[in-house]
Amino acid sequence: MTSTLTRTVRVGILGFGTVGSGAYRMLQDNRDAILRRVGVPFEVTKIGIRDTAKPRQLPAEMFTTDLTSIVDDPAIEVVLELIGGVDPAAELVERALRNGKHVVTANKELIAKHGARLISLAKSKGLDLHYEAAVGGGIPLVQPLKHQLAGNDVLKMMGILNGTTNYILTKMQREGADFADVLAEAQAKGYAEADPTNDVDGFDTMYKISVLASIAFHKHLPVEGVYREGIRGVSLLDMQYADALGYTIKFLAIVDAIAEDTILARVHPTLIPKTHPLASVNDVYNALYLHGDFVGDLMFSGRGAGSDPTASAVVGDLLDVGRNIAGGGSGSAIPFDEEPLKTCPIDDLRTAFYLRLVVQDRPKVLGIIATEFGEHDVSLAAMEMKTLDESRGEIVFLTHPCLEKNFRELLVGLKQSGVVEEVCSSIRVVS
Ligand SMILES: NC(=O)C1=CN([C@@H]2O[C@H](COP(=O)(O)OP(=O)(O)OC[C@H]3O[C@@H](n4cnc5c(N)ncnc54)[C@H](OP(=O)(O)O)[C@@H]3O)[C@@H](O)[C@H]2O)C=CC1
Ligand SMILES: N[C@@H](CC=O)C(=O)O
Repeated sequence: MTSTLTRTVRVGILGFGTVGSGAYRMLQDNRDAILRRVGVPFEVTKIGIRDTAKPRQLPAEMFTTDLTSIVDDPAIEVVLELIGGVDPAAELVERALRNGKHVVTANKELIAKHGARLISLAKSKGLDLHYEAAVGGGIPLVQPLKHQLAGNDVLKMMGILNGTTNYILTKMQREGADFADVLAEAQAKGYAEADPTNDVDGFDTMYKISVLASIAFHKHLPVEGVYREGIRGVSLLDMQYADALGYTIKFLAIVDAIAEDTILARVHPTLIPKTHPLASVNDVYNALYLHGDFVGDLMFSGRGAGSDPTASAVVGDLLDVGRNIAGGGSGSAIPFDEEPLKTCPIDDLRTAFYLRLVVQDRPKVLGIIATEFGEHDVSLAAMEMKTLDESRGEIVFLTHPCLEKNFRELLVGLKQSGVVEEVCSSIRVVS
């Protein structure tokens, strides 16, 4: 039964961009339904921003550029941290907690880098620190991993965790769109980070997989333990070759359990078969595929970025805080230890590869290339060739699974072979 709170829970919002304004709008639009369902009246009393010249559709007295005044305000019980980045977010969140306020954040970088410490602080003070919106936008991932799936040994996680890059790759694949144009579109839609290199170069995905793997494997996965490559090297030509071979290119975060407390975590563009469930996750949608020893295969999907879906996750967390305030809840559970997980280097990975080369078009070239493959213990699964001009050809290979280290050495060998003009691209393949 819903317990009704007779007083109003006062909320301060740090940040009024895509997510902050969305959360505010949802609280206003669904105010009556929220009160009916949760029994807690929420009121946003102050909003922290940086630029007072930006037009806002709320009275000017709601806003302040002095964010410390919000986290120090004794009337505010809950702070929504929606500014992003570590500085000044970490200091503000810590100060809010030390001042006895519950915190909800959408900040994956903050949780990936300082989550263990801040969650412990919240727990020690009997406060909530929630961060569902930090990963997967509107998809509930943090709570299911923390609760419903916590009894499983997770053996594998594979996710499309960045809306901006999935939007870019989808538009390139479907429409042959130009990378820079689609990135600008994703920015206009509010999907991209304040600095979109965070999306394109994989930092955002790295933070998110750090958060998810820390919860799934019960120890902190430091971001330094995640191998990372971005999507800048993915070309339309590679997408076309991948398509002809029965694959699509997705930007994946992958974690494999290697042994007790040891994982291999990586973020990079990946060829996946068109029949794989992640292959049909398009546009701004995100998805997490997971295999647990008891639950088996599981996949979550939904909109991974944008104002409305992210607001849904932030407000969901806020309602949880409200329920805890109303019902005298126990505060944050600690979902992972500060002690780091052990991680394997990418060199130890066994994976198949897609490889595109420009080679000299003359006798014995294929033999020389085949010898290099053999010498590095890399075997071929498929090959396509095309003449480029009278002296050069393009060859695309799919390898069988091999050791990453051997494949890297093969690339060096090919470059030194005298017959390879350019190693154009190499992309890992999952089956
Ligand atoms: N956009 C999305 O789809 C999603 C974003 N997130 C996360 O949510 C958080 C917010 O993202 P988003 O809303 O997109 O970001 P925006 O850039 O749209 O908004 C950021 C807001 O924070 C304010 N701000 C930033 N730095 C400061 C500062 N130093 N002092 C005062 N105010 C500041 C900005 O002020 P001003 O308005 O004056 O510029 C702005 O209102 C990030 O952690 C992001 O990773 C999570 C899931 C999805
Ligand atoms: N920039 C991020 C926003 C959500 O986390 C993305 O594109 O996924």
